[in-house]
Amino acid sequence: QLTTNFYSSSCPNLDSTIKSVVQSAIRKEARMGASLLRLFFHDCFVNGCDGSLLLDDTSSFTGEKMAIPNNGSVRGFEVIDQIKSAVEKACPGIVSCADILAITARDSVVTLGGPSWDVKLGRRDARTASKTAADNNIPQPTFSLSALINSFQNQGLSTTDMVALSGGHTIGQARCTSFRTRIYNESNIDATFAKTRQANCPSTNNTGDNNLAPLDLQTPASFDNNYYKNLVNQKGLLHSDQQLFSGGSTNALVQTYGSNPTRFTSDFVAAIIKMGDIKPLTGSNGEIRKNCRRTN
Ligand code: HEM
Ligand SMILES: [Ca+2]
Ligand SMILES: [Ca+2]
Repeated sequence: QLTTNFYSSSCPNLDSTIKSVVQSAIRKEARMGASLLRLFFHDCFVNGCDGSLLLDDTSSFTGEKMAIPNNGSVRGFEVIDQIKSAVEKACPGIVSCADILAITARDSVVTLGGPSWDVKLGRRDARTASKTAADNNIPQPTFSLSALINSFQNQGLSTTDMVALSGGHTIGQARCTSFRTRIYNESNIDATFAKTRQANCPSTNNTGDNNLAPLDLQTPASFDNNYYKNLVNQKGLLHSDQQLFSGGSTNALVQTYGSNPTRFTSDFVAAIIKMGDIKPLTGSNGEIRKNCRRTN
């Protein structure tokens, strides 16, 4: 029920308004493109693409920003605020925060050199958020291949979608705490790569937890297929990344994406469109928030 032309008469300049804010944020800091893409994923996996992630804590619920995978990790909310005010100025009360996340994710990928696609629109915003649902539905870096497959299947996404969407880790950074166990204890890791990462991520818990490393060691600011080449070379940063190429059912697809960028691109686009279709609020459900951080 979502459509690509949903705002074409009600907010004709929506695309250019959002694109210019995204581009200037990425010009200031390339990593912001990665952070913005991740926001869309972390919204859609928790009760659908409904902007729930953007809500701050209230007296009636604890927001999703406090959930384990999000706390101290997700970022970019100030950019979303900036986009929302620009959009409200042009088309007050028309465009949902959930749709802003969807367009922002596409513009981030494009700005970092990745593929483009037509974003389906017409989502409305949730009136509530759930920390528990975020804890339970966002996959964790400790997950095995079967747990990753399950987590995506719970959202109606296939194993192929899971492998293609994981290509999002071709950009951005992770904290030491997310990959410490892997670089000190796992054997399916390139030894030189492990050493390099250990240099800025001490083995002691609570020491250097927030030190950052790129998810894709060669091109962390470029949306390419290099993530899969890393996996084939046992240079996945997260345990969950390397699970995709560790002798299991997804090995062949990782190899395909690593050698065939066009296949990666087309599968990624198909999968992110599918992800954007997860349980949208439409019609008279939900609302169009005036401020993405709170309900009206
Ligand atoms: C397959 C299961 C996934 C797991 C277990 C996972 C886990 C993680 C973890 C642990 C981090 C680092 C967080 C930190 O240390 O602060 C991260 C970062 C990131 N994730 Fe994922 N992720 C998954 C799928 C995805 C998907 C589907 C996308 C988007 C299509 C995505 C996009 C990103 C991006 C762009 C970053 C870097 C963000 C930044 O630099 O601010 N991830 N992910
Ligand atoms: Ca949500
Ligand atoms: Ca890359």
